[in-house]
Amino acid sequence: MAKKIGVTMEVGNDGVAVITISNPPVNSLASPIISGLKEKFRDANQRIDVKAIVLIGNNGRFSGGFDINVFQQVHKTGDLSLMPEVSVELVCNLMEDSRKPLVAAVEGLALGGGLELAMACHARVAAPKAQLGLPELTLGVIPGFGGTQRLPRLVGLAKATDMILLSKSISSEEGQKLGLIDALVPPGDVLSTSRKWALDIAEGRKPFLRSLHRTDKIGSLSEARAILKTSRQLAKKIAPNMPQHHACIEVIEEGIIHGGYSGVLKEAEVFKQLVLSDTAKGLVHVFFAQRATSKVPNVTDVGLKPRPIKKVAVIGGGLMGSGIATALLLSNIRVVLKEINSEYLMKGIKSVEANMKGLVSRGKLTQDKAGKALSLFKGVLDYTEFKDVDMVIEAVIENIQLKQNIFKEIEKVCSPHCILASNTSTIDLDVIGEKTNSKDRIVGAHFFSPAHLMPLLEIVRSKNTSAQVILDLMAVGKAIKKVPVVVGNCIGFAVNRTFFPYSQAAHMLANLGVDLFRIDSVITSFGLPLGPFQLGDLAGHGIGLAVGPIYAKVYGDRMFRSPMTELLLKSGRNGKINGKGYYIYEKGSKPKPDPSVLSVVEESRKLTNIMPGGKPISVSDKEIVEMILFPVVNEACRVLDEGVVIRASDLDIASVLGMSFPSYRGGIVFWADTVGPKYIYERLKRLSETYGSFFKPSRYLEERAMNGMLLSESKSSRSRL
Ligand SMILES: CCCCC[C@H](O)CC(=O)SCCNC(=O)CCNC(=O)[C@H](O)C(C)(C)COP(=O)(O)OP(=O)(O)OC[C@H]1O[C@@H](n2cnc3c(N)ncnc32)[C@H](O)[C@@H]1OP(=O)(O)O
Ligand SMILES: NC(=O)c1ccc[n+]([C@@H]2O[C@H](COP(=O)([O-])OP(=O)(O)OC[C@H]3O[C@@H](n4cnc5c(N)ncnc54)[C@H](O)[C@@H]3O)[C@@H](O)[C@H]2O)c1
Repeated sequence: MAKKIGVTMEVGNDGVAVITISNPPVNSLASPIISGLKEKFRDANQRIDVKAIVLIGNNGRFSGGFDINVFQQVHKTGDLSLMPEVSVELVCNLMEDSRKPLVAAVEGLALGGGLELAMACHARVAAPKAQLGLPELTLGVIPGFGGTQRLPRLVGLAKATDMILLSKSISSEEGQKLGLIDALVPPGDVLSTSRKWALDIAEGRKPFLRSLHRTDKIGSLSEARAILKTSRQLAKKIAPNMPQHHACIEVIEEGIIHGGYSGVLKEAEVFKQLVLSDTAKGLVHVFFAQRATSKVPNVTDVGLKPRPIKKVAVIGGGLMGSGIATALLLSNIRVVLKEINSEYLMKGIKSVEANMKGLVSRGKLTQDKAGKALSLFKGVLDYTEFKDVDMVIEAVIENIQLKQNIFKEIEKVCSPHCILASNTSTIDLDVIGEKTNSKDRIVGAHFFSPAHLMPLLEIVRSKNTSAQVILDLMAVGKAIKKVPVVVGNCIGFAVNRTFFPYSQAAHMLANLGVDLFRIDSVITSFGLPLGPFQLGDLAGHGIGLAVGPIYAKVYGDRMFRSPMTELLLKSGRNGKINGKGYYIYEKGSKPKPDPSVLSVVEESRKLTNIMPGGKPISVSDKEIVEMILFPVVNEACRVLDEGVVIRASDLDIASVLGMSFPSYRGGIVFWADTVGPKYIYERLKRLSETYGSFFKPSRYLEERAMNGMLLSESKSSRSRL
C-alpha cells in the first residue's frame, strides 16, 4: 500500500486549525511536507474563521526531523538547491511571527527539525515519555531550522549546548522541568489540551511567547562566554576531527552577541557549508547503512515473523559468556549460565554482577533495574534447565572438538525449536555442527568484547541455517540493543577477517624500522581510538598467537609473519591483562609507552631482517596510514567479492561498530571509495613490488580500479547469503 504523505488542515467549530504532518514512519520533513506546511500556515493565517493553530504529527509521532534522504541526494548530486529555505520563511515568518498563536502537540518524538518546528510554536503540550532532541551533529550538520538559537533561549545555554554537542535527547518529563514543554498531559489529552492552550493565548489568558525573542535564560554575556569556553573544550575532546561541533558553537555565539535573528541567518549559512562536508557524507552514509542491515533478502521479505525468545542458556561464563549474559538480562531475557565446575560458575556469576555494578556506577543503570535483571539469572552445572530454553549461546574456549561435543549434547537436551548458536570467532560453523542433525538451527552469534557494551552482533549464517533462525536472532539482537549484521561463514567472518591485515601491516612497518608508538599515534590521529599495538595489548597477545595459525591456514598467501608477538610473550608481556605489553598499564593512569619494549622490537627486526640495506625506512604519516589501512581495504574487497556480506554498506557499519573505524569516514569501504580504488590499487601494487605479496592487490580491487568503478557498486558482487 502506498504511504500517505502530506499536510492536512482541519478547522474546528472552536476556531482552531489543526495542521497534521503525515509521512510514515517518523513524519520526516520531506519536501512535500515543507511546502505543505508553508501552504497550510499561510492559509490558516489568512482565514478569518481560524483563531489559533495546533501543529501535530500523525500516528503518535510529532516528527523525526528533516528528511535525511535529501542530504543523501545533495551528496550524490552536489546540488545545494535541493535544500529548501526554511529557517526564515517557514519557521520565523510563517510560524513564530504569525499573528495567530500556534501550539505544538507533541507525541512520541520531536527530533531535529521536528523539535525545531515545535520550538517555533508559541507553546508546547506533550505526552509523557516523548523523545526530544537535536541530533543533527551526528549527521555532520548543525540544527538548521533555528534550533541553535531557540533551544538555548528555552532551556538555558549550558543545557542546550550539552544537548546539541552530545546529541543527547531528553524526555518530555525533563523537558517540562527545563521549560521546553509547557504542559505534560496524558496521551489522549494532547490534542484537546493543545487546542485549549492555543485559544487561551488567542484570547489573552496565556502569554504569547516567541522563543527567539526571549533572553531570560541566556544570562549575562560573561556567563555565556564562560559556558561557550567549556563547550569548545568539550568539542575538542569529543570531536577532534569533525567541523560541525565548533561551527555550531560559533553559530550559537553569534546569536548571543548579535541577537537570535542574526544567529538564525548565520545558522543557515553554516548549515549549507557543512552539508557538503566529507564528515556529513560519511555520517549520513552510516545512518542509512545501519538501517539497511534490517533488510536481509529471503529472510525479512518472505513473510516470516520472529518467534519470542524468553529464556536463553549461555554455555561458558568467561569473558564473552558473562558479557553476553549481561546483555540478555538487561533486556529482561531469562538466562541460565552453564559452567564446567562450581569455581568457574562462581567466577562467571561474579563477572555478570560486576558488569551490572560497573553500569550502575557509571550512571547507565539504576540499582533497581540491575536487581531486577539479576533476578532473571541462574547459574547451573548441568543441562536440566535446558529443556525449555528458546536459544543456547555457546561461548566456551575456542576448541573444535569441545564445541562439536557440546552441540551434539545440546541437540539432545533442548527442544527441537531451540536455536543453537555459537560465539566462535574462528571456527567454521559447518564444522561445529558436523556431528549433529540440526544444521538448520545452528548459527553464529559473534559478539564483540566487551559483549554487554559493544554494539555489533555478527550473525553468521552457514549454508544450512534456516531463514527463521536468522530472523529470530536478528530480533534478539535488536532486543538487546545491538545492531545485527548478517554475514557469511568464513574464517574471521566479516569484521575480523577484513581487519586481520591491520596488526600484521603494523608489525611489518615496525620490522621495517618505523617506531611503533609513532604508528599508533598516526592511526589514532586518523580517527581510530586505538592504534594497532595498543589494540593488541588490549586483546592480549596470547589470543593473537593462538589465532595466527588459523588465519595462516586459509589466508597464508597474504600474511606477514612477525616473530614479535612470540618474543613479547616470552619477555612476560601479555598486554593489559598482566599490566605490561608495548605499553605499561597502571591502575588509575593512562597507558604509557614502555621504552624497554624496544629491545623486543630490535630482536624481531634482526630475525625478520627486512629493513632495506639494514636501515630503517623513512615514511610519512600518510604512507603509514596507507600501508596499514590499504591492506585492510584489500581484504574488504575479497569479503565483498566472495559475498560474505549482503552489501558493501554492511561492512561499513560493521567496521564502525565492531572495530570503531571512524563513523565520520563512513566505514571502511565508503572511505576507500572516497580515496579512490585506482589510487589504492596503484599504491598497493607498488608496495607489493617492494615488500612482497602481503600488499598484492586483490582481483576485485584490480577490476574496480581498471573499470573506474567504486568498490561499493553492487554490479558484480556475488552475495553468498
Ligand atoms: C534546510 C534544511 C535544514 C534541516 C535542518 C534540520 O535541523 C536537520 C534535521 O532535522 S536532520 C534530521 C534529524 N533527525 C534525526 O537525526 C533523527 C533520525 N532518526 C532516528 O533517530 C530514528 O529513526 C528515530 C528515533 C526517529 C526512530 O527510530 P526507530 O528505531 O523507531 O526507527 P528507524 O531508525 O529504524 O527508522 C525507521 C525508518 O525511518 C527512517 N527515518 C528515520 N528518521 C528519518 C529522517 N529524519 N529522515 C528520513 N528518514 C528517516 C529510517 O531511515 C527508517 O527507514 P527504513 O526505510 O529503513 O525503514
Ligand atoms: N575474547 C574475545 O575477545 C572474543 C570475542 C569474540 C568471540 N570470542 C569467542 O568466544 C568464545 C569464548 O571466549 P572467551 O574469551 O570468553 O573465553 P574464556 O576463556 O574467557 O571463557 C571460556 C569459558 O568457558 C568455560 N568452559 C569450558 N568448557 C566448558 C564446558 N564444557 N561447559 C561450560 N563451560 C565451559 C571455561 O570454564 C571458561 O570460563 C571463544 O569461542 C572465542 O573465540 C572471543
